[in-house]
Amino acid sequence: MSGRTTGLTPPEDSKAPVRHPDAPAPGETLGAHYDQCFGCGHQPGGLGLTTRAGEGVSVTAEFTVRTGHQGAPGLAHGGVLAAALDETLGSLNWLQRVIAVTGRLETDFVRPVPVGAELHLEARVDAVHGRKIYCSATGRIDAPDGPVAVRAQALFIEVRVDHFIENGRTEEIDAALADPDQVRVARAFEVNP
Ligand SMILES: CCCCCCCCCCCC(=O)SCCNC(=O)CCNC(=O)[C@H](O)C(C)(C)COP(=O)(O)OP(=O)(O)OC[C@H]1O[C@@H](n2cnc3c(N)ncnc32)[C@H](O)[C@@H]1OP(=O)(O)O
Repeated sequence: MSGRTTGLTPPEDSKAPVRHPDAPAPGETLGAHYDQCFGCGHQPGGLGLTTRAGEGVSVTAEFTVRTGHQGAPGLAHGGVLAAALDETLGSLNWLQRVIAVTGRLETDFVRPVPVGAELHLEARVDAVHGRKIYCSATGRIDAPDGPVAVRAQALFIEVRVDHFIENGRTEEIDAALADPDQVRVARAFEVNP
């Protein structure tokens, strides 16, 4: 162990999250932040998650569990469900115009999710403490008020855009930066426009 705290409870002197004035309006679809993203991109094996801005610093998202998402026969793989939660939580950063990556993701698997089910996700930022963004998410089966299947609490850590440029593979970084659609470039790295 590194000795760092693994607590997901925001410190007492945390601040409330701030929605960026230019954040998409509630109900607006966020679209894919990066076409090659496993969560929200347009890849045959991906989740194809569709995310919409909610009120405050919150989002909703849906994805349909397909045959390629199975763990046990006929049931979604837990890692796929965790990825859906991670992606939904990650999209909260666009509403704050902050660049952040998942530091910790804790997931409760409450009930199995069958193939063919539509998972309805809801995520919000609960508090911010310096670079640390505390957030939580819930996934329900087949309807926004359906039975809870998964819950997550997460800690995202704010980073500089250099995090991706220094750590990502040059091929994909260069291609993303060369995109003439500057909003898409900004979103690929969740950069302040
Ligand atoms: C690819 C995306 C594309 C584009 C962006 C959008 C993509 C959305 C996709 C979904 C999101 C993802 O999957 S993102 C991909 C998955 N995640 C990653 O690849 C991140 C890999 N990890 C790292 O790069 C690093 O560990 C960081 C950046 C998270 C932290 O490193 P650092 O910048 O050096 O900061 P460090 O000093 O260690 O930590 C800062 C503070 O946070 C705390 N802290 C750090 N990690 C933890 C932790 N696990 N649990 C508790 N606390 C922690 C420290 O104690 C410290 O608290 P204190 O001392 O200040 O109190």
